[in-house]
Amino acid sequence: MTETVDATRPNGPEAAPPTDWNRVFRPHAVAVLGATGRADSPMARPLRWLAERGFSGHVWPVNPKYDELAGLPCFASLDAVPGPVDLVLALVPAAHAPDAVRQAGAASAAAVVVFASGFAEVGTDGAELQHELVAAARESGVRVLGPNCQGIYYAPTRLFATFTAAADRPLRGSSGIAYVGQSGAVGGSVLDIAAEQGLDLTAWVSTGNQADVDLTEIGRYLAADPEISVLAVYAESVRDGAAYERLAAEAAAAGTSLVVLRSGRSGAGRRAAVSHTGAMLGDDTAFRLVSRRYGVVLVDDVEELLAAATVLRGQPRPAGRRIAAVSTSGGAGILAADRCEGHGLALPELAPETQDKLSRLVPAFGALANPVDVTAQLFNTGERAFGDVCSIVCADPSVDALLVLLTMVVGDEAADLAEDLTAAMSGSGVPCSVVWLAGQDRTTRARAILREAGIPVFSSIAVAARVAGALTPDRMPDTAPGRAPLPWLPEAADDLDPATDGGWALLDAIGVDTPASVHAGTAAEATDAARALAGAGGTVVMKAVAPGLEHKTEAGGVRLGVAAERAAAVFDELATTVASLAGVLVQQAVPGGVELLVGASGGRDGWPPVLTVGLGGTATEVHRDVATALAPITPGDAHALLRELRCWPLLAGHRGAPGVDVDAVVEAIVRVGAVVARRPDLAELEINPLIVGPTGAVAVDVLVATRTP
Ligand SMILES: CC(=O)SCCNC(=O)CCNC(=O)[C@H](O)C(C)(C)COP(=O)(O)OP(=O)(O)OC[C@H]1O[C@@H](n2cnc3c(N)ncnc32)[C@H](O)[C@@H]1OP(=O)(O)O
Repeated sequence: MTETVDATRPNGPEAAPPTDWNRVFRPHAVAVLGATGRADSPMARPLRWLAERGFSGHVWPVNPKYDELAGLPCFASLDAVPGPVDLVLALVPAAHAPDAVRQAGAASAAAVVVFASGFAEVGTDGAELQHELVAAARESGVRVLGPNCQGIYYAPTRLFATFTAAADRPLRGSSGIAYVGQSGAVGGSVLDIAAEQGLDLTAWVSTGNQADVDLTEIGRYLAADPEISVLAVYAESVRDGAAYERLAAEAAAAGTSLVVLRSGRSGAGRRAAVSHTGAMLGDDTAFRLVSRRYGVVLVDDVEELLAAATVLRGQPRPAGRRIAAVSTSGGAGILAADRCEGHGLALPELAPETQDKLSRLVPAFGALANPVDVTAQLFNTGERAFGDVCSIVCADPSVDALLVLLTMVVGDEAADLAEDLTAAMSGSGVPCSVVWLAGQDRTTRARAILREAGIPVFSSIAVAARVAGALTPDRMPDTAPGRAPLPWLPEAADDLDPATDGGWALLDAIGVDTPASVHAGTAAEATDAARALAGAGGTVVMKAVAPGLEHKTEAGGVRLGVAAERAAAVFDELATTVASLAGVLVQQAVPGGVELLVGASGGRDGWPPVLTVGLGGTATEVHRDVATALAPITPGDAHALLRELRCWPLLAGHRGAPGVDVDAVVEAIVRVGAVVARRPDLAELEINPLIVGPTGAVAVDVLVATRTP
């Protein structure tokens, strides 16, 4: 089977007719076009499962070769079926799929699932066939799921409209967890592993090439479904930022937890960026920030996806980043502490009262502070001692989450411990995960007891720590849409061509301070400008202006401390150093201060724009001390963003040194964020450096890139 492809969609989803997804997930009648008589073929499964697994609607096999299939009357064509059809499963080869879609349209079906491979994922011819498929869908008014997909199952209606081998087992589908993803193969793994862990998925959808319907559209339906409490998503690409944001927002509003495993983050956009900001940010920065805005949990593999879903389904989310470790081994506790800290979690020392209570249970040679080492000896001190220890730890006000590390506790003892821990955690208000470092075969029952209670069990400390980190809400600044009124910006900022004057005019228009500057086209003009700007005995800065010159310092195009009498000579030097010199910007020298970067990348593909602040100057990419947020941003959030920087002490003042004018920096950040949010033609706007002193912040260099909106 080939990888799925997110092909370009002709007559895109925006042109799609309104869809009643209830007709797809709760259909009254399903037609199986190309139903096969080859019972051993995987393609025989959908019809068999629809016939045998309690689906209560009509099931109509369609294939001119047969009179009867799976004990059901079989029809020669779709127009021969004896009633309205909601959903068509097309099991025919790719070349027949557009016709299947037209037939489904004629039968007034809501949607067709096209299982066949052989479309955009196989090259140009396949891409053309895929275009034809979508064109057929638009003409016929039906929606297409796939092609190159493995279909749908929806347990509440016993709709097993899939051929995935992972569904070839008894499935109750009672977990409240739904999966939607492009890849049916990854989806099959999620389904199978979940079922093995006793978490039968309630809904499962593979969207394949997403020629028409994409995972955000299905996700939104499932997120609003009261049967679903957790939506697990596997996304190979999320091309439409607005559609993803809508899914995240609707899931959050419905109280459905969203966990996303995303692959295929390419560096292409990063390579294309002209600014320092663009070069430092990954392509997925906007995706991550939107996810954070709506509390989406981001994970890195299938095991994490399921573990996160397990916690979200049965336990509260941690309120903060403070975690306690309770271990039967000192070594495992220390490993856990290291890994947790590596994922941004803190292990606070437990309160003296907590430690005092623990000391009555934990042997003297254990540890009480955090990690808590109960030692193997604990199990001699009483039947419920382990659960009591965990309850005491969870009651400590400094604990947001609990990580339990168990070593060689196996067999009946393991099952008893699992019961004890489950009882202790229920109603504790603190989420718990377990790492069990013992053979699965000797802890099978214990693991099942914990998972049943919504407590995930890991075999790896590193993975458990990563999931704990992913589940922890990010407290970095974030501005939900509508909460950030755009600051007043002069109308000039809306009308001006952003590239005018290399971006300086735009900064003036949005009210960011810039040094007095004069453009000099000749050496003589440079001397005059320097005399006017330098003041008595002072100096100016001279900067080369040339087409495509983005990083002037690296190109030898910046001269600092130029006295007026040297301005002409420096002009001539710059003319020889910099190719195609179009003139020189003579600037008033700005007194030294902290050099910051304030940048913004405008939204692409429906993603909101991203603001970046950081330590600026020429070593920006060396320091990589940056913080990001979605634009626009409020002054409060801009302030919080600055506090995230490692260089924050330089701004706030440290070791007796006075701080700088943070409010002026905040003002500049808010204004840059506002203009980028308002101007879709602004691809990048970067001030570097913004020199900030005890009073005021001045943009000393600016870079602008535009694009056609
Ligand atoms: C990562 C992932 O997993 S995503 C990938 C998901 N998809 C896949 O893996 C599918 C890959 N396979 C394909 O694409 C194949 O083309 C399939 C499975 C769709 C069809 O392949 P085959 O079964 O070999 O095609 P075949 O020509 O035999 O047609 C299938 C049945 O439909 C019937 N049929 C064909 N055309 C029509 C039609 N227009 N109307 C009704 N029945 C039809 C055939 O008679 C046949 O039935 P039979 O098996 O009883 O003879």
